[in-house]
Amino acid sequence: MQYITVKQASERWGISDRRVRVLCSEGRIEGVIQKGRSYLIPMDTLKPIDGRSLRGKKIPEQYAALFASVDEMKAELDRRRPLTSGELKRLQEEFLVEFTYNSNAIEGNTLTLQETALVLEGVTIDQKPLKDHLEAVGHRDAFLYVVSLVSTKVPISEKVIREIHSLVLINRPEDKGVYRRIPVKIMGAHHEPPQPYLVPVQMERLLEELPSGSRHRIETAALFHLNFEGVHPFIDGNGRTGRLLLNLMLMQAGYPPIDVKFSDRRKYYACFDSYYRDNDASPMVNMVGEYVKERLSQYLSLLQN
Ligand SMILES: Nc1ncnc2c1ncn2[C@@H]1O[C@H](COP(=O)(O)OP(=O)(O)OP(=O)(O)O)[C@@H](O)[C@H]1O
Repeated sequence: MQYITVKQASERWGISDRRVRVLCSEGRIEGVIQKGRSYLIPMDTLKPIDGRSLRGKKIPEQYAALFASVDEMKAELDRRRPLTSGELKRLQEEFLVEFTYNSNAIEGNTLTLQETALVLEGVTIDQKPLKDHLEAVGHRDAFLYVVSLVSTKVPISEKVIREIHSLVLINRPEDKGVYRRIPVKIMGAHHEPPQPYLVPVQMERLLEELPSGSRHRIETAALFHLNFEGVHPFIDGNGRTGRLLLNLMLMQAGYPPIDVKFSDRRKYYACFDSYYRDNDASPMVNMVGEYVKERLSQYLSLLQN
């Protein structure tokens, strides 16, 4: 087993030396070796999830109001008449076009919302790269695959993650479904993803740590998204695959999928910086929770009568 020092862990996780030492002394990091006053930490350890917000309040209290209102809306929706299969299909198609447009636009795809809708109907857009067309189709197929995983109750696993990625990166036969073999940087990000040889073990740990315990499922999904993007397991397509996995987890918990808007991308990136620089997951948890609320209220307004 290879080990890193407290200083190396603090740099890797973006938290203070002092905080790493406290986590070690509280037994919050598995496999730590204590040598006198210093600690050695297993190299493949993921950043421990912090139970505090920046203001020192317990996270469950901090999110209580948000989660209570999300769950109240969901219960109200469950009491209303079920949507017909035609209504559901229509809503899913609309969502799919918007989600594909926004998720791909965040990653530099140049298709507009209307062009995305046309491409998904099989139309070719003059002057737009073939790559942009393939990305739209790949993202659609990946989302439909995610929907099928939910209906057949297939749990999330590394195999499922690689399969989703294979559909997202349909136009990159050599890279699809394969963990990266070179280091990567995230443009403009504070956080540096781990070296490639650490990716398999970190992915394994990420999934082992997935069972949420007493955590609300929305918080679990948001934390998974932060950590998945932190590992950045693939050479490309991490953003799109990560947002599909976020939706897989939300839908598995009975919530509607969400669509991180292209226009919200700066706020979305800032959520990662809060987590990796300030050790504060709350902006991402709140963002995901607010998006879920927005979708639930859309459904509720459709079922007014
Ligand atoms: N500061 C950050 N720390 C960690 N992850 C981040 C940070 N900022 C953004 N991200 C995540 O990384 C994604 C973009 O990373 P990158 O540009 O490497 O994408 P990619 O692997 O090429 O994936 P895609 O092709 O889907 O964008 C964002 O969409 C977001 O999910």
